[in-house]
Amino acid sequence: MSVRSRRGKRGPQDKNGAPEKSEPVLQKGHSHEKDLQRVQEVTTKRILLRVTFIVLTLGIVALLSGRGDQSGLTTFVKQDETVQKRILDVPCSKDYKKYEHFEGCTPRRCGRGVMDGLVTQNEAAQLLRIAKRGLALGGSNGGASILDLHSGALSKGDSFINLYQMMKSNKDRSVFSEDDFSLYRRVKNRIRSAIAEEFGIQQDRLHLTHPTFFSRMTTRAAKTVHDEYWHPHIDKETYGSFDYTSLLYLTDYSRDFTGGRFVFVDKEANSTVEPRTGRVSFFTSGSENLHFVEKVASGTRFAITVSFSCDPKHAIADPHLKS
Ligand SMILES: O=C(O)CCC(=O)C(=O)O
Ligand SMILES: [Fe+2]
Repeated sequence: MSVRSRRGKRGPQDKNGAPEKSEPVLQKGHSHEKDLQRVQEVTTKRILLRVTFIVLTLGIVALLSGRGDQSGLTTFVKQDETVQKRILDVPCSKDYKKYEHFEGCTPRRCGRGVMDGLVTQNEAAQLLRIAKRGLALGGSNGGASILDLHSGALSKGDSFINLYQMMKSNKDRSVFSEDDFSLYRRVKNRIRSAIAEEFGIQQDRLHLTHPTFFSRMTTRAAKTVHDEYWHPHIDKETYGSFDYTSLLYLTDYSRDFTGGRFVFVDKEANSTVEPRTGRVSFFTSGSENLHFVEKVASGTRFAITVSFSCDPKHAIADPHLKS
């Protein structure tokens, strides 16, 4: 609105018809220029006030939404870096007190680690072929499918089938070879040694446990709770037997899929591990390592969850060719 148009308009009046004080008006005895100057000053002040208010409001909104992002995420390991070993010690949660203690195995030191050199690119590529071959025989209707080489559990539709039973009734033994199983065992043993060394425990007291499985995650909408991998969870509570969790990634974040980063939920700032082919991520399974996987936004993500227990009752045998 121009100064001129404001001048031409009468402001609010008191009961005598005199203008109220707050409105800039022409006063008798003032020169025309002075009146004009005053009206300009008041108008400028008002505009400045309004601009200041708008800027402050936008600033607060930006600050609040920005804080959400920042406290939201830091990166523990990026996809495009190669780490020989990155370890972060985290104080063990008090939960361990409520579980049975297994000397030489139950975590006394807790934390997380990532190693890129433990599994070769060739080994990861062969494991990916095994995962694809097995999962091709089933597959969830929703976005998450699993294949457990130990039990034979395989996602199919809205539930699971047993791949080994299916192979038996089809008299089909060609899906996996003894080489596949021996590679799986070798890689599992290497991961177990690395965990034992990092946490200062005895590897023969660390037992492979159920469930240990290949996973395939896609952008498909969830059809059952088994498809909802993005909820924050504590492995020790979700799976019961876990004391140490490890993950072996078979595809690359940002190349094979987007979204799908692994996220540790921490007080200060959440922290991500970006999947990279052959990358092993491991951590103690208590509430010091609350975590989730982001929803996959594009592409397909493959990984293996290899889990270990200190409790011999929860030990499972290595997978082998079923006869
Ligand atoms: O695949 C991952 O990165 C994590 C999966 C996971 O949290 C789990 O299997 O419990
Ligand atoms: Fe988990």
